[in-house]
Amino acid sequence: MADTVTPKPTACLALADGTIFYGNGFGAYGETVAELCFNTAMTGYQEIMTDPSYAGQIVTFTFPHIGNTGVTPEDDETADPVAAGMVVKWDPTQSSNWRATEELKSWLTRTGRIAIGGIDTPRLTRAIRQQGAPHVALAHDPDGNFDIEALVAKARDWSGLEGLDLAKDVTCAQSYRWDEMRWAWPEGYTRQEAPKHKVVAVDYGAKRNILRCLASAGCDVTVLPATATAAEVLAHNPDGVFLSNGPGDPAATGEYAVPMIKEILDSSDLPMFGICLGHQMLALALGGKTVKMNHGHHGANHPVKENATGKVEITSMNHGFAVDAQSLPDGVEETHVSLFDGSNCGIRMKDRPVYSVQHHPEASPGPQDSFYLFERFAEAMDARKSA
Ligand SMILES: NC(=O)CC[C@H](N)C(=O)O
Repeated sequence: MADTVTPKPTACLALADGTIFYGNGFGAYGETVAELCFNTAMTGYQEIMTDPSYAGQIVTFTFPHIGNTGVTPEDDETADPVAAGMVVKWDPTQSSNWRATEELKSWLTRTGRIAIGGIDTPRLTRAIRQQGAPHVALAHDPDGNFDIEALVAKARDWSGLEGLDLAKDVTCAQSYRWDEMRWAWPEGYTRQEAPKHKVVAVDYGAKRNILRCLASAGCDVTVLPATATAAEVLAHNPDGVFLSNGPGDPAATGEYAVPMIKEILDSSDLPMFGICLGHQMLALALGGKTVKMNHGHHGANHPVKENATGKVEITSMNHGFAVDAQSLPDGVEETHVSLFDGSNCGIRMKDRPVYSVQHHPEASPGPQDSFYLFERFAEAMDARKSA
């Protein structure tokens, strides 16, 4: 039998502890350094890669069928992929999806993102769970030439996400209006007709589907950059303020975001709703603290219990920091907890319609159990207007 020639690996994942994974590169050539996480969702690799919250991270997909639905601009959570790279078990297959307009590999190449296939993702996921989210360097070279020592050193020398403010890097350059609602068969995306509530959404890395959910809940949405001042927010005379998801360390936004939130809380009685990074920054503004998790929660099947009702919702999660529930001051209560590890998933002020959640009620990808939180925001604005 002819000798089987094993093709030379064209990609390499180097962990800061010196562990090396070789695989088949795809997407852009080059190298990148980031924190490595894993996401267990079985769908939505495009929504995940384009979620601005993943800036500074490389995503390991535990589900092996990646690429099978191609990509379509309809599923972008922002203009292009923001995650630094992708790690998968099987090389992407030819897509089979009537909505696809491009193959995954060509999309990653065109948008400058590096990916590695043929990886033992169960082993890598166990390492992330046991040792914590590692700093890694990922390289893709057509000839398979790698300076392993240099890659390990780059991973080792990277300063990491703690203390890193990435929200200002992914926010919008200027304000804009949003009126597109959630996707529905057969008309797809449609525009809202008669919105009832004027909402200012502060963009710390907002996912488009969050804006669609606000629009579907009857909000007339104006999006402002992350560095907007309280005066700029209030100048829109909103009925409510929304704090978006986003990348990086919530405590690192202390220069602008947390003081702005505090000022709005101190100078108005407006309903306020935050998601993920917005949740963490609201907790900080109320006097709580945030902590870095061992490997975070990234997936689409996370059970969360709402304490007031005892109801369990299956949720989409993407976070590596969390609110320390023990640090919440009087007047602020924990509303939701993770049934995986008891970590905080929601808070509210006891005397005002100000609340936030750690999970992602907009799904994209994942379940839509938590859409009620957008409706609750609209009801709070209704109640304030009729009071
Ligand atoms: N999705 C998000 O908003 C993430 C929030 C924050 N960057 C974290 O990792 O916890």
